[in-house]
Amino acid sequence: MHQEQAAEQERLDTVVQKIDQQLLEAREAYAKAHSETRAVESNYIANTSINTVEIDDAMETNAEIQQQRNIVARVTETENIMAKTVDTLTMLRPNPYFGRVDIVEDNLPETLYIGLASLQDDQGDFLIYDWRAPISGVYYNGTLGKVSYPTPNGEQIVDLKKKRQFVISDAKITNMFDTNETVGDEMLQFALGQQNDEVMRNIVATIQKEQNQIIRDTTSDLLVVQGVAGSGKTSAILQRIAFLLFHAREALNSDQIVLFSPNRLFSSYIADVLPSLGERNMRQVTLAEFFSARLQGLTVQTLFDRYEQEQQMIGQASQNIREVLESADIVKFIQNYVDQIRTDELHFVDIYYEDKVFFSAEELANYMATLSVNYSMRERVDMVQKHFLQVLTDRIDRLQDADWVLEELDNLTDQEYQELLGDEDIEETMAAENVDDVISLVAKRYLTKHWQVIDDALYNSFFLDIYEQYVAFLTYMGEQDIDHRDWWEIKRDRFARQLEYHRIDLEDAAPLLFLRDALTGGGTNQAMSYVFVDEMQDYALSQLLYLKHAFPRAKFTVLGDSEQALFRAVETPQALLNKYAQAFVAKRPTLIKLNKAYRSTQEIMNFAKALLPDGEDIMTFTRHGEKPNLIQTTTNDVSTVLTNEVTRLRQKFQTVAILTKTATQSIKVVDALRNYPETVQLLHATDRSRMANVLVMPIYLAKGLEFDAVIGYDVSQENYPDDQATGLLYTLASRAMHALSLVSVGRVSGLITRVNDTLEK
Ligand SMILES: Nc1ncnc2c1ncn2[C@@H]1O[C@H](COP(=O)(O)OP(=O)(O)OP(=O)(O)O)[C@@H](O)[C@H]1O
Repeated sequence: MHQEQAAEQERLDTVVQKIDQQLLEAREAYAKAHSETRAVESNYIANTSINTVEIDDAMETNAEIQQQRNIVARVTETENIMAKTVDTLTMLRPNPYFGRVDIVEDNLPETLYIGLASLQDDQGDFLIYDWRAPISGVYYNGTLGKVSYPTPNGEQIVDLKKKRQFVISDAKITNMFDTNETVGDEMLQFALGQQNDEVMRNIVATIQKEQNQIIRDTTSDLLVVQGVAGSGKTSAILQRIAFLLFHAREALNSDQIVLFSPNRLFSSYIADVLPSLGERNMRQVTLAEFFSARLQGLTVQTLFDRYEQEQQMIGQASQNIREVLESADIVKFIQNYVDQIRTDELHFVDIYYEDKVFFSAEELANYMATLSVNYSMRERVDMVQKHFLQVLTDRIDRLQDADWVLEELDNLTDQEYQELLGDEDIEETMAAENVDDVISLVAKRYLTKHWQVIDDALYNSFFLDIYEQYVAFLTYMGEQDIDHRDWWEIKRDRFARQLEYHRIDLEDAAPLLFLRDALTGGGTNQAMSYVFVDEMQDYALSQLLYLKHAFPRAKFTVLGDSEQALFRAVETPQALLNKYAQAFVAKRPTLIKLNKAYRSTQEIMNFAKALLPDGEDIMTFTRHGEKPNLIQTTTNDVSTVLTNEVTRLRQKFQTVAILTKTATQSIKVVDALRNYPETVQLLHATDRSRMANVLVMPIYLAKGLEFDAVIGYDVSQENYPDDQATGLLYTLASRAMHALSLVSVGRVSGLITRVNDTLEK
């Protein structure tokens, strides 16, 4: 192997030389393109400052500006391409590839090297294949022998003779292994044994077979991934996004992909993965942010707020009503409601312009009353919208020569005037017989711009008072459900009260938006191609269905772990899967289960598994560490115990996180650690990054994250009294990569004592 390593190093040196040479050329080309862009741009700026007072001058300037803009766009594109090439080569240089496969295809032997991006020599031969290329699939999927990979003409079979993995650092091979497995264990041991970074790393060198299935799926319209804690779900979807971007370069860009993530901390935790693969990040949003954006001006309760507010207990009535509002049936209930609303039951609001009523609710309602009830409610709302848009256009036409408008035009700066004239209408302006026509045109544009807000309000059907309508809907639900009428009334009153503070409960967001969209026909984004939902177990079915409705053309990848349910009771994976497949009415649904946990040591996972009713199904990657450490203490001693435990763990590990059940307990822990010498960072739901090595946060904020060592704070019977808390404890334990300690103030929770044998004696 020694000689072989020398030979491989020699080959690597040649590749690195090639990279250096291409890098030199690319940098030169980039510098040239860059200075060309600057020259064109400064020329463009000089030209746009031409006198624009006289109409004729303005027209000439417009034609030139357009031409200049095109030139700027072209040179900028060349510059961007060169910049990307420089970036890719720079990324490849220290670590050009991580894998090699020797294959025999149609009797021809071939050796391929696989890395983060493709590299070709001057003859066009591939020195490195991109890990996402079809042929690279054999590296991830096949054991030695006959394997296949997709080609435009169907599956191609090849004979896989050798599979080799490299650990390369700074262009030197530090280790290499030949393996028959998908991706050998040595490499994975090496990757998983490392200490935690603040940000997630890409896993392309060691993607496992089942993960590869998720990454390379291009056919499913609904891909549901149920994966145990630490099985690489998040990793797999990020590599999947990189894969999709590579394969649909022309048709797909990162703006057409959105990831619903659990919180902002998580967003920044994963933010480096795609850039490390040479790709731009997709959009990221939390569910509450998405809903708040759609309900302008309102704050939608987050899951965390709800959880904190309900620590005391939630009443049975509220619980039952919530179940209805969050069920798939809500879509049907809303449609039934909309189908039976009478004209006079529709709630309108005034449309204002600068503090004055522009269109009154009354005039909108009056117009509505003239429309035949043979049209559906949706059609009539549409007709109201069209009618008032026309009224607005007529008003603009009528007023374009009004004195006050001309006066306001006189007060415009040259630049504002120029902007109104625009540059796409040069011909139209030139054809104008006299200056008056040009002024009328500018006046019309001025008014249109002025009243754009009215246009937008009409366009978005803001003339409907959807909040009042939702109140009416809740009343209607009470009438349908006579036995629980008082429950619905409580809900209705709470909604109205919350609204006064511009807040709504999370459970109302999806039904409210469904109601609005049912009345207006809006709310859909046709441009989104892929929607990813991480931590699916935290979403109610009505919320997932709303996402489906909002992104009708998107393919969905929904992933999570039914057993990490912090906010609901644990459901069996199968039940969850069946529910989604049915509700999404998917044409090509695929379910993938990931049962192997990679994050934590076997000792930590043995404890975590034992907590679950069917935990024995979870397989663990064999990597050893200490058994979890349980410490029982008292209120008086807890400060010393925590300080000592953090000190002990910090001697061995980079990051130590103390995870609590609630935000209030986190504050207590920070106080208890006041004598600990290092910085202790308390994290909140609004935080975007972690700075310290010792972190304190409630478990729900640690969703999706991982730490070298975790201390579970207060695993007492009082804090974790019953089976409802299983999901919490399981999530807590599975955040730890190398070490786990549990601190109980008073009697230890029965959930833990019953799995005593998995703990350190
Ligand atoms: N194939 C792999 N190669 C190397 N590391 C991997 C691989 N798969 C997973 N890991 C590592 O395991 C850890 C867990 O992965 P990830 O966070 O993607 O799992 P998850 O299923 O989303 O976890 P959870 O549901 O618990 O949040 C990460 O550190 C990740 O880098």
